[in-house]
Amino acid sequence: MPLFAPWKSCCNVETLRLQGLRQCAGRVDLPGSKSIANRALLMAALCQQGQTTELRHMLRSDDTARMLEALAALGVSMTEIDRTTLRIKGCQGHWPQHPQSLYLGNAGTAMRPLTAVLAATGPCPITLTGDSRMQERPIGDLVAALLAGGATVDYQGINGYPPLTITNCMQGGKVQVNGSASSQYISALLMALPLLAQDTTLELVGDVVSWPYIQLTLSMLAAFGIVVEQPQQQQFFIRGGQIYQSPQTYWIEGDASAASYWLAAGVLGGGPLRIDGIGHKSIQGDIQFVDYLRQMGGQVVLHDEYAEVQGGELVALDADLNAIPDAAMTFATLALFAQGTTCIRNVANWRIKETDRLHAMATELRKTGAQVEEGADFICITPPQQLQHARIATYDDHRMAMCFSLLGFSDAGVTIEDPACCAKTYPDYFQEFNRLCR
Ligand SMILES: O=C(O)C1=C[C@@H](OP(=O)(O)O)[C@@H](O)[C@H](O)C1
Ligand SMILES: C=C(OP(=O)(O)O)C(=O)O
Repeated sequence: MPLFAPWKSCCNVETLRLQGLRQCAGRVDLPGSKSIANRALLMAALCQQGQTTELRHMLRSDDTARMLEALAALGVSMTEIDRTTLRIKGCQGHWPQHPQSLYLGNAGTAMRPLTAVLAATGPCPITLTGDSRMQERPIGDLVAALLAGGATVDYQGINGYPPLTITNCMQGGKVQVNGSASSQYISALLMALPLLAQDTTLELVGDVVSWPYIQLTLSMLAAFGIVVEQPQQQQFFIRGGQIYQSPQTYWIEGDASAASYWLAAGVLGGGPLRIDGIGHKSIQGDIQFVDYLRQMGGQVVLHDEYAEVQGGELVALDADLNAIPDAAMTFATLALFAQGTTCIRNVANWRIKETDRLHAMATELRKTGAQVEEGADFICITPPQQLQHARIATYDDHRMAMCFSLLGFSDAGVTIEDPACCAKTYPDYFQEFNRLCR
């Protein structure tokens, strides 16, 4: 079926050596945002029966493929107009097919929202599972909220982790959710609760992480006609019986987390590099990367829908980057080119993402000769006098591969293992890198 035809993997090589790059200039068109794409796919599928949504600038990557496959298994009608334009027919949660299980790889933006939405709509029973890493990524706080709302959910392996089976739907009422491990649990509930017959008061407990992703969810829900009230900072009121309304066409803006690699490469390579797809108007929190990059000395001009980057002499950054956990990783490798010690703070949940990112980052950065302190929720990096060539393990983590590409701007260079893992969110990353940076 052409919809799920495999794309060319980013590079059919086991390792990639990058060294002595001096320039990164030209123009790059960002792929669609992973976070927006997977939300848009699900929301379009939930739209009123018979309504069609045309999603434009769709990201084609592993994570969106997992969402597309799940929706196809549920019987959602989808037409590929071209590689980045899809038409999705709404079925209002009355899924035409009843698969026994869904495989969601390592896509948090598929696993968490689908768990909540299917616990609201059925069909039951249904089992949601993922790859081996997904089975180590906690989902217990979300499931606890679903149970409190009246659902029946059973773990098939370890308590608190996928795979899980939903056997009875939730009703709503008063629900608490702990948001200190992942904001995706809250986003998932916000997408699911309007589908219930009953109204729900959703109370957030714990120190909620990654707030801008919740705002992103609220902004997209509004675009799809869903009303969410927020009487207090940590409380939402969601009226039941709402029906998603198609905006007819929905443009998926460029991926702001992916933009961080180009913004950083543009600074290291002196630019001028124009990055199309994000700007002032972005609804993604990771656009804040630009502010921190400027604090480090990077020269960036943000326009409405694109960014332009030149060089800059970099100084260290010390910041709480809880709001931008994905783009924050880029500062860990950029730190190797900055004067002083860079500290990235309040990122404990790096440990439960594609890999334990605090440990992986610390381990790989040390290979360059950097002095690295790994704390429970922070990492501090002091670059060495002279960077050493490093062979970097990437832990099946797309961001590890993309972050370490920046080491190509050092004389010592870098060898990146399994660069193809970038296909989780950016299959073309290294082709584009090769085109722009020399
Ligand atoms: O809602 C989202 O789209 C995301 C939220 C963040 O996760 P956490 O809330 O778990 O930090 C982020 O790291 C992830 O890549 C995407
Ligand atoms: C944490 C990430 O992914 P996920 O959506 O699977 O949580 C990420 O893309 O950095």
